[in-house]
Amino acid sequence: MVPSFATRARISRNASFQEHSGGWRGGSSRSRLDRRIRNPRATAAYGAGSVRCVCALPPPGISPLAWDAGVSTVVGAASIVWVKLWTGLARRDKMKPQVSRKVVHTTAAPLFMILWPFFTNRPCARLFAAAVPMLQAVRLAAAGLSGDPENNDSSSNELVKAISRSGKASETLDGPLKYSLAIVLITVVEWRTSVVGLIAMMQMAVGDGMADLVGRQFGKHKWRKGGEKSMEGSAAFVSGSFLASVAMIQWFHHFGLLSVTPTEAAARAAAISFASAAVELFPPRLVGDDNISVPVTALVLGRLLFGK
Ligand SMILES: Nc1ccn([C@@H]2O[C@H](COP(=O)(O)OP(=O)(O)OP(=O)(O)O)[C@@H](O)[C@H]2O)c(=O)n1
Ligand SMILES: C/C(=C\CO)CCC[C@H](C)CCC[C@H](C)CCCC(C)C
Repeated sequence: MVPSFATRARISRNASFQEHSGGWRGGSSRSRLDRRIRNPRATAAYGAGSVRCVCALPPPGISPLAWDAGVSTVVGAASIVWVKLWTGLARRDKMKPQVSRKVVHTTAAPLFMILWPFFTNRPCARLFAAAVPMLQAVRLAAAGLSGDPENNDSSSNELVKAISRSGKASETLDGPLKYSLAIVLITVVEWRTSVVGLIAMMQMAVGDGMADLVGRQFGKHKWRKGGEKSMEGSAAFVSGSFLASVAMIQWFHHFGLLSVTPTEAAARAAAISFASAAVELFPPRLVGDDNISVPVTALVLGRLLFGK
């Protein structure tokens, strides 16, 4: 019998996997757990050295391919609705475009990652997931190439006005497009069982987003005389990205996708948040766009600290 989603989550909570050996640390409960997850679909392995996942199977009668395609369609639709919700507020002058832009920046990646456990265990499920930010990247590219809002009436205008800093269409080809493509890459390369990918995504989205949202509003103590970036902004970067990382680790651990617990990862996640916040202070002419420099810093440091 295929266990229900809730049962599967319970199994994975009880089960403590050893990420590197692929073995169990379940002690006396081992044989019971083994019996309960004997269903081959529930124990699809990712290969040597990875965690075995016992979550997000398609219900009986639905093929894994159809399930992944369905989840991808629902998440893709949700991503369009989410972006439209915030760009709509900016269009109706209910919110400044710079705020709606950073709210989307802060929330899109974490919301997307929260939905990852609902894909199947098949390795190619990551491609169905990556199709969602890819779709957004295509929308942004189309909006960026469609010309400035005052010169045309295309439906991309709302996106351009709310997502670009200056209202210039070409700007969606910069930060927003890089942000979406960084998510595509992390999704494909670091899919689900990588604590490092998860932390890197939280630095880029929540850290950088919170620094802007809080720094603009409350940033009184600037790092440099006459500079823009503030200590309040950096504090928001570190605390926001750290808390989001720990919460996300707990979420993936709950589904049996990560063996490491939030407590075990906390010190290393904090170190990555501090380093990423420091890199965010450098001007783009030195380190490039922060949608690239921040996640790359987090990935490199994460590899060193977590060892994989
Ligand atoms: N550590 C930080 C980072 C940002 N800010 C505030 O947020 C604003 C925008 O920050 P910046 O990272 O330069 O954002 P943008 O370049 O506009 O956007 P993006 O990072 O998406 O390119 C700054 O002017 C500043 O008021 C801050 O106070 N402290
Ligand atoms: C303004 C942005 C960056 C500038 O630094 C962010 C642009 C975000 C994209 C328009 C949308 C990205 C979509 C997500 C990857 C998927 C979200 C899914 C979810 C269910 C909301």
